[in-house]
Amino acid sequence: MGRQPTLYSFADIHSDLAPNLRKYVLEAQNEAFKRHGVFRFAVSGGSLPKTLAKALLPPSNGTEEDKVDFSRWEIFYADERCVPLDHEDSNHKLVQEEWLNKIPKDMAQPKVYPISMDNLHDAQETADDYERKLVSVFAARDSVRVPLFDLILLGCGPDGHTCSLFPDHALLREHDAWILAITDSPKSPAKRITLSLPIVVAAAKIGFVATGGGKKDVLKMIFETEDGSKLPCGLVNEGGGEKVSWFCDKEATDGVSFPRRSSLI
Ligand SMILES: O=C1O[C@H](COP(=O)(O)O)[C@@H](O)[C@H](O)[C@H]1O
Repeated sequence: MGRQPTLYSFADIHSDLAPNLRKYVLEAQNEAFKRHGVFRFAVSGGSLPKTLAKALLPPSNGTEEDKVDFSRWEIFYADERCVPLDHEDSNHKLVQEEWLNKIPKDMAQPKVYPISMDNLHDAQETADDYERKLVSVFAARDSVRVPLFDLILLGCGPDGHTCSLFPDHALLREHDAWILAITDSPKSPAKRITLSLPIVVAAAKIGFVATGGGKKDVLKMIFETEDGSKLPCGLVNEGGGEKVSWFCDKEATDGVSFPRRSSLI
């Protein structure tokens, strides 16, 4: 079958998954630099930022391919919770604490576009405001009709949600808006902002990071069942096809019979 995602299963996060994730992200960076000189990257919250930091904070091995050039990175959020940006539930706060604040100060820093929470109580206005931000950043450069991220890194909740797109939610059928507001999230907090599914699957590359035994049942469902293919993560697999790569550890893929790979390196 064509258009299949790639499922990687690594023995260990620190010494195996993280260096492979680094290679994947830097390949996406280098391809993006060749395409248009900048790297537009959308990041999620949850368990991902910690693993991403393990991948990207170690020093370069000195080769051209392994060079991280943050001066040309533009970082966006795949989703955010409607809380102040310094609240403990904020994805931006998490990404800052786990990763961004640890980038050595003598290195060039990336340009970060948090989802502004100035209008905290109006989730729709907050979503519209971020969409306007994306229009100004992306359309100004490319005159594109949709923002084409070079890479989006996603998490996978134990219920199969990704970004703040939840199973069976009406927002999964939204095809026009780039950025959506959800006010009835089944996972707290109820008010959240998220990329829409069409924007996620339009990205040049889409990577999932799912680790730990708590993810194995949902991974089995996503990769092996019809119902799983309708979960938000399954819909990203279906829409993104071969552009999608899953970075998992052996605990998360335990019992999954979908063909697995163990290295990009
Ligand atoms: O609520 C969220 O959960 C998902 C999945 O998180 P994980 O801890 O199970 O990896 C995350 O990707 C998303 O950004 C976050 O808002």
